[in-house]
Amino acid sequence: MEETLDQEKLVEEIAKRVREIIELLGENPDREGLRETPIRVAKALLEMTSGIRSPQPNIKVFSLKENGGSSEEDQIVLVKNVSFSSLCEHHMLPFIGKIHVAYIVGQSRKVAGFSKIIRIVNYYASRLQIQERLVEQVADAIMSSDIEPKGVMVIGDAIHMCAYVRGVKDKEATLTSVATRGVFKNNASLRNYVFRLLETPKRSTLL
Ligand SMILES: Nc1nc2c(ncn2[C@@H]2O[C@H](COP(=O)(O)OP(=O)(O)OP(=O)(O)O)[C@@H](O)[C@H]2O)c(=O)[nH]1
Ligand SMILES: [Zn+2]
Repeated sequence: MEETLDQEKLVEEIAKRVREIIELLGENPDREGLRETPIRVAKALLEMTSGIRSPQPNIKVFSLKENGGSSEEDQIVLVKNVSFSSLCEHHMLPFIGKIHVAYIVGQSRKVAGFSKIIRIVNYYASRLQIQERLVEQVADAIMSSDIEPKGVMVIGDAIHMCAYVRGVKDKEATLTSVATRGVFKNNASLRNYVFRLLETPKRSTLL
């Protein structure tokens, strides 16, 4: 209950400032179309930055050792095409794209629940961010999780609205960022293998 009240107060305080911004822009915040806008903007900002105010989601793991699945061979797990949207910390405008997460199963033979990787991406995206830090934070979260992987590689591809709708207004440029941890660091052929896997069929062709 207390949390709900705090959230309501937060929405109210932010909305008050948004109303001032609307006025400073030369608009009338009391006209019908804008009357509810400060509240909507406040809620949207809180939603898009929820990761700042919440704990990191738990990465639930499963063991491959059960039912004879204890082969010592390393397995690569690649979670592909995780859509994300974040807010660039320079302009507070969205950057949106895909993140791909690869990891090598470690000695303890544990893998993450598929959805948990998606939750981790969304968690670190839901804040004021830069893309390079986002992929690093996702890589660190996986590397230090109960998966205990031998290595992690996180690739981000995104369009930045701050360069798309303002400033340079480039509609084609994208930013790719790659973070590597563990065995990926000094193994170019492993990294290249992941890049080749990224060319395998898209989800739309799997259904
Ligand atoms: N590397 C990186 N740069 C980003 C990201 N998001 C925004 N930027 C850049 O951050 C920079 C901020 O530069 P400033 O010169 O301080 O801001 P600005 O005057 O608004 O810059 P322009 O966008 O060039 O008009 C810009 O070059 C943006 O394109 C990101 O995730 N990663
Ligand atoms: Zn920006």
